[in-house]
Amino acid sequence: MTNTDQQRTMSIPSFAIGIAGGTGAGKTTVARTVADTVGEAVTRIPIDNYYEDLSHLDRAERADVNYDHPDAFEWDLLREHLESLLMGQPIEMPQYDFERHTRTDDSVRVEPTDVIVLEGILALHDDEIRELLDLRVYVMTDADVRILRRIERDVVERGRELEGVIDQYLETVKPMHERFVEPTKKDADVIIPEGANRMAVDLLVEKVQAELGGEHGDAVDTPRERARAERDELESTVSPLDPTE
Ligand SMILES: Nc1ncnc2c1ncn2[C@@H]1O[C@H](COP(=O)(O)OP(=O)(O)O)[C@@H](O)[C@H]1O
Ligand SMILES: Nc1ccn([C@@H]2O[C@H](COP(=O)(O)O)[C@@H](O)[C@H]2O)c(=O)n1
Repeated sequence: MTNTDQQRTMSIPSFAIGIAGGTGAGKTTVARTVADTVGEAVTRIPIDNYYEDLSHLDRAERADVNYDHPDAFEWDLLREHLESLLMGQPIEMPQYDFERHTRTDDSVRVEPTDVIVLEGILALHDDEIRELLDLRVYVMTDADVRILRRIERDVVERGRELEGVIDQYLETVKPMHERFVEPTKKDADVIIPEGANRMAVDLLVEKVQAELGGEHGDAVDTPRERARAERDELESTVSPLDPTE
């Protein structure tokens, strides 16, 4: 199928899902399972690929960066890419190397699809990005489970020393989680406990399949449009609570 064909037949804007949660919560596993189960209509965008390019710093300086603060990410580029994909345009997605703490020289061309899954610790942090999402998910897993998972992953897959992983966790990962990641839970439509829990993933898959089953292109009453209309209506009728009450 050519890109033009794809743009003509896919639904525009695509259905966008954001999956946030702490490190090791199971975000990637949930997103991957949904994508693998549903198939090629789903594209996964890990926000780790949008860490700022720090190739101008040397390795020791890069290792010292706080990667859990929102300032570590290139939000403008992520917004621009997400908007492009949702509007049926392909992007050149940067690639990230966790061992070297920097972007690689390569990028990957990503074609637009009906469903886009944005996944990362701060997937629900940015106001503008949150507005682009049709479904906001927060994966909630206890901190002790998450740090154990992270130690295993960072040492085995990311070439890190145990002591460094523990120091980083205590100095930046944990405080930034409490300050920036955990508060986004309140913005989620759905909270998934423990990561890739079977029932929750099945429900997500069902939801995505329902979206795909709706009319494409110029449809006027897909489940997504109904959900959006209901949310807009609710937001316009609910007045903010009076803080003095
Ligand atoms: N429900 C679960 N039960 C057991 N292990 C899980 C579960 N969900 C995820 N994991 C495991 O936890 C680890 C971290 O998951 P991952 O999806 O990489 O987390 P994140 O993307 O949030 O950092 C992986 O080894 C994954 O297989
Ligand atoms: N060079 C880097 C960049 C990021 N990290 C850590 O990755 C975590 C986010 O990825 P998850 O898959 O765990 O959600 C984040 O907590 C950063 O601390 C890093 O260690 N090094």
